[in-house]
Amino acid sequence: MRIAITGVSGRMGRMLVDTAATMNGVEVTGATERPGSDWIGQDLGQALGGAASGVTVTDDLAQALEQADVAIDFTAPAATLEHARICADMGRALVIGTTGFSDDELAALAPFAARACFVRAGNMSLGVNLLTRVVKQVAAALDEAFDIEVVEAHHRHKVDAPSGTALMLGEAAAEGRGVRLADVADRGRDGITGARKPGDIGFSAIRGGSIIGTHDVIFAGEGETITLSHVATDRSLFARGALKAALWCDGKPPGAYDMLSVLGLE
Ligand SMILES: NC(=O)C1=CN([C@@H]2O[C@H](COP(=O)(O)OP(=O)(O)OC[C@H]3O[C@@H](n4cnc5c(N)ncnc54)[C@H](OP(=O)(O)O)[C@@H]3O)[C@@H](O)[C@H]2O)C=CC1
Ligand SMILES: O=C(O)C1=N[C@H](C(=O)O)C[C@H](O)C1
Repeated sequence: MRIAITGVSGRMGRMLVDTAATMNGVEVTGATERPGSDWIGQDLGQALGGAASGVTVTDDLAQALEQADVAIDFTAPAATLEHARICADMGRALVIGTTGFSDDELAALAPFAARACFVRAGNMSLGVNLLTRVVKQVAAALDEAFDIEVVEAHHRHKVDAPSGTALMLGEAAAEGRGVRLADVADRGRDGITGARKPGDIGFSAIRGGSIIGTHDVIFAGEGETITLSHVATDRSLFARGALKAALWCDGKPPGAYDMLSVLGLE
């Protein structure tokens, strides 16, 4: 599978190049960066401090996709939307790891996914996707006597909160409870907040240092607490998931898919 990586100089972009080199059946044949980046026009391998790879970094995804079957995108919502339009126009699959979309941006993404295979997930790891199933089950088994709180921690560079993973876990808890997350989410407490509303699902975000990604879903009852946790210790985890999704897209009809489909966890 020939892969174009967008935002290739970023933390996940670099990790995707390194991880692809260790996996069978995938080859990085295209790479993009933001217009104006120092990386544009450079050989990808040399830009990464290694040997020449024969892949030139461009700011034009359409050009990168001429030699690729699928794009993998870990950039930022506005850039991802533009990449989605290009993939849809060219009939190329797209794996989206970007997080922090607004509701309007997600609505704008949907028509593009109707024209090619799109896989999107706020977390590409097996562990987190499996955890969403467990959270749904536990939330379904417990009533509102158990308060649900999602606590996440990430590195100091992360720009969005709650994390995409926290929102996936919150959605799973809401689904288990049979409610809409939008109706019960409590996404920021400060000052005299009043007592906690029964049934709310709370979110808290910690930012600091080089934390890769830690998520706890807390079910707090009277006299007992259940905590379900996931700790990421290596970004290659997300890259492996994204590359697996790219391989999975081969021959799939157009549509919006998630990692539960890719991992067979539905
Ligand atoms: N789903 C998952 O499993 C995971 C998701 N993520 C998400 O992925 C996203 C990226 O994370 P991370 O790699 O840490 O962030 P980085 O900021 O390190 O990387 C993003 C890269 O995208 C580049 N970029 C921005 N706009 C464009 C554009 N128009 N064309 C090409 N490249 C562009 C940025 O350039 P510049 O620096 O110049 O802006 C940067 O190099 C975030 O939303 C994060 O939450 C991260 C890890 C796992
Ligand atoms: O920005 C990150 O780093 C991460 N983002 C994703 C998220 O928002 O949940 C996945 C992972 O936690 C790392």
